[in-house]
Amino acid sequence: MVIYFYKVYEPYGCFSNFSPHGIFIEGEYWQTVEHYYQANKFLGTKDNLVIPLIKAASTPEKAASLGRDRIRKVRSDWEEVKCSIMRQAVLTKFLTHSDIQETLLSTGEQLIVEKSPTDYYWGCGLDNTGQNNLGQILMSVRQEIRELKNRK
Ligand SMILES: Nc1nc(O)c(N)c(N[C@@H]2O[C@H](COP(=O)(O)O)[C@@H](O)[C@H]2O)n1
Repeated sequence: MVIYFYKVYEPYGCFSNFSPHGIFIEGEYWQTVEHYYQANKFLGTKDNLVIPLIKAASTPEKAASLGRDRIRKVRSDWEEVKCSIMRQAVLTKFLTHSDIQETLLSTGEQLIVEKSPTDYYWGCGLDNTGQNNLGQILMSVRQEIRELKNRK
């Protein structure tokens, strides 16, 4: 069976980066993975004044909208680093919140797919041909947490 997720209010909504699960990374608190991910686009750039605005955004949708506004220029290495930044945030989220960690582990070996109709990089896109990088990260985080728990 394949596990599809997308919106927070749908089944497996806790797999979405928009789910309300805060994370601490390097001593800083972020309301959602999406807030953290979007803010990272502007680290070290002349547009870094948007970072506190993204951090304080009242919803992940507002954080995403600020981060996606092409009026600002993202960091030059963004394409190279975005996957590892996302993975670190997703791993932290599932290590922090035991209830959703259980949900992730309960999916066993099933394929996890972000069923975004528009995103062919993080999701599978409208026609299922997308790269599903967020699903890949969730499955690799699932494996890492399993290994961590087996070591204890
Ligand atoms: N829940 C939800 N709503 C949307 O409108 C989305 N596009 C997504 N997908 C997430 O968007 C992030 C990628 O943002 P960029 O396009 O790189 O700015 C990533 O977190 C996807 O999982 N989710």
